[in-house]
Amino acid sequence: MEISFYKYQGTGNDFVMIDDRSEVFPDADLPLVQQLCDRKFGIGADGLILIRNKEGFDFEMVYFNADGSQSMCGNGARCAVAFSNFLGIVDEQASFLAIDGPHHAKIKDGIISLGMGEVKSISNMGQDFFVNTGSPHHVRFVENVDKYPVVEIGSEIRYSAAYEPKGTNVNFVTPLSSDQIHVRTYERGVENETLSCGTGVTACALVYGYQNSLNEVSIKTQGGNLKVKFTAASDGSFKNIKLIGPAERVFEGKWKSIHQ
Ligand SMILES: N[C@@H](CCC[C@H](N)C(=O)O)C(=O)O
Repeated sequence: MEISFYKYQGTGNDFVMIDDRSEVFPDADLPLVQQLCDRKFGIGADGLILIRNKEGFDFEMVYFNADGSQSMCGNGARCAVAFSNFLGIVDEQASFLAIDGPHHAKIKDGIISLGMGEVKSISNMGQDFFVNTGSPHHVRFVENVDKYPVVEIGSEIRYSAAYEPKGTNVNFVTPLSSDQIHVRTYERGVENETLSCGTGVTACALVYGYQNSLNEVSIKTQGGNLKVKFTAASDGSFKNIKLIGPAERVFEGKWKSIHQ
């Protein structure tokens, strides 16, 4: 089998992107997804995204983590919107379906503003927090995230009894100014730190924004800068959430295994 693909990155969170409108990609073949995402034996990526047709929407985004598991991916969705624009499926606005429901996005000057699903609440987890932004996120504030053992502590929390059986993504946050935070994330399904996590920074921005009565938070990640805007309701829920930042096409290629 020969697979045409594009490689995209959104603040360093990178994806193998496949135009699968003809639905020929074997989406039940998880070893194939794992192989394509493998950084030593494949193309290499944090995740793989299929763009498919969907009635009532411009497209459907089918997202896989590098290990083949599925969830909502904020940076991947921003890349999927940029890819759909490149393919000529959408112009400056996009409506698409993802695993967590419908989304709307706008593109301007290479910046994707992605509408996220509503968030019902922020839960306390001892001194930390839990927020579901389409994917599950544990949020911990730390003094100096630059020096924090993200992988070691992140994997402990990810596999802790509180999050069995599905686990969680884990974010570590240090405030940089009144409206800016620095976030590093351990991602479930990649089982490592990624350079950025869109649903993760959204979760952190909601917690920080709620604590400080903000409706806009800037986020520094290891792979670049993002912004999250939102409206907090009096019942503790959040609406009109937008994840805003760049998404870039890096290269394209054809993959054909030389092994049987
Ligand atoms: N990188 C993503 C999150 C991908 C899903 C996550 N690893 C999970 O399994 O929940 C993002 O940008 O949101």
